[in-house]
Amino acid sequence: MHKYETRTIAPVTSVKGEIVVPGDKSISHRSIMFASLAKGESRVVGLLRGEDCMSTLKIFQAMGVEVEERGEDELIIQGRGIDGLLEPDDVLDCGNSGTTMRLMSGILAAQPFYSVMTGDQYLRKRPMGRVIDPLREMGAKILGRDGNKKAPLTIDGGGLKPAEYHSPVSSAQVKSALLLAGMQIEGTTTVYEPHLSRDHSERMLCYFGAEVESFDGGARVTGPVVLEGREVFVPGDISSAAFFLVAGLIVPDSELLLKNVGVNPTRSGIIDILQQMGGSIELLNQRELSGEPVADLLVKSSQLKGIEIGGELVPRAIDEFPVVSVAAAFAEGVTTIRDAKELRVKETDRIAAMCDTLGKIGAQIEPLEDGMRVTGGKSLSGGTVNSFGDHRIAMSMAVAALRASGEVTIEDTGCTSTSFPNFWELLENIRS
Ligand SMILES: O=C(O)C1=C[C@@H](OP(=O)(O)O)[C@@H](O)[C@H](O)C1
Ligand SMILES: C=C(OP(=O)(O)O)C(=O)O
Repeated sequence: MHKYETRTIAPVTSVKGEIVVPGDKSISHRSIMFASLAKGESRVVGLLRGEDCMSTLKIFQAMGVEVEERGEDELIIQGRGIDGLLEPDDVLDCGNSGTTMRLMSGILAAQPFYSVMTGDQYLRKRPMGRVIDPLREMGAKILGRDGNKKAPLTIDGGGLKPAEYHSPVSSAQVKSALLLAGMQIEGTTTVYEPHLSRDHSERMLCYFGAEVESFDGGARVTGPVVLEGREVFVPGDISSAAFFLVAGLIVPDSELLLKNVGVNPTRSGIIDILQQMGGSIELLNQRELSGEPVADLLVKSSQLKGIEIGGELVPRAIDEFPVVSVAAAFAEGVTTIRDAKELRVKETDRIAAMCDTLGKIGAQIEPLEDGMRVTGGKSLSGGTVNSFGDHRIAMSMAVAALRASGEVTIEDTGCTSTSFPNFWELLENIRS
């Protein structure tokens, strides 16, 4: 459970400098999971030490995986192989992390032992039926509270058969859960999704030596796979970089260089959205790191304009809509976000949360059933807002505060350690 803190952010005249954002959260989770399930030693460099990834790490340690922590962001993991995990002797705590709970459901459903997972007050409200239902179709003995819809979850692992599943949502957590169950058993498991969600599991499983096929409408694995220990370099998190991209665009006379950011096309929707809005963002020094594309991002202040966002762009920027709504508040004209109902089942209802918080300091923002409509150009005032305990709401409001006319006090900011432990320090460093 994060600490309760309150922070006050004063407006700035410009932001400048070079920033290295912490490691990608999705890739960090997967590096811990796959290194633990691999045979032999793995080295993970650039790991995000956010609370969500620490929840994943503690879960594998509770199943007998030995981990040596080297410095701030490096781990040496002694993998136990797919059939080497031990039955945990206590409840596994996923904290605030949906990724941990949903991906672990797939892993644990195929393990020949009993396990129980829970999480914090926010995670226990989030929908787990989306992984429980298809895993049960595969034969999993998995139960959850509220008619098998919510955590805590109990899993009596083993006895699975492969599946072909058409997911109604474009969710990498659902897709990954089924691939991680399917890869442990004999046969082929295929997951189809409406639009392609992030493909980090597919890429990293291939990097660890498995054969996983990724295609436009989903992914496929034939098990059982054998994973071999590897060296993984985790790129910077584009979802964390997004706050500084928007800060660099909306604050006048600004220029920021964000080094070493993951730009996987299934994650880079935020760059497309901000460029379509007229934002100046250049991708420099493009390269590949452990199977993932990476670049340095140069962002300069720009006059933004409102646009319409929906369809395949939505899963490619799913965690960035709180900060997109901030960019939209400083754009000329109207920005409409549609097809984004998923925002209602994140750590908070992010549509309601942004309408409340941004609206409180003067933005013209209205909720839609599946998104929001923001009319830009209204000047923002100082005031007091609440993050609702959601890291991305807290950081989005800190970015908005940089361009408000007075100080903005944000209540409940400790939650930022979920995904971005040094956010406030980096925000302080770019003020000028
Ligand atoms: O697989 C992942 O690492 C994630 C997938 C997304 O969730 P959904 O799969 O629910 O869309 C995203 O919102 C989350 O922050 C991380
Ligand atoms: C939704 C998020 O993560 P998770 O689903 O892993 O809790 C997020 O980081 O914005």
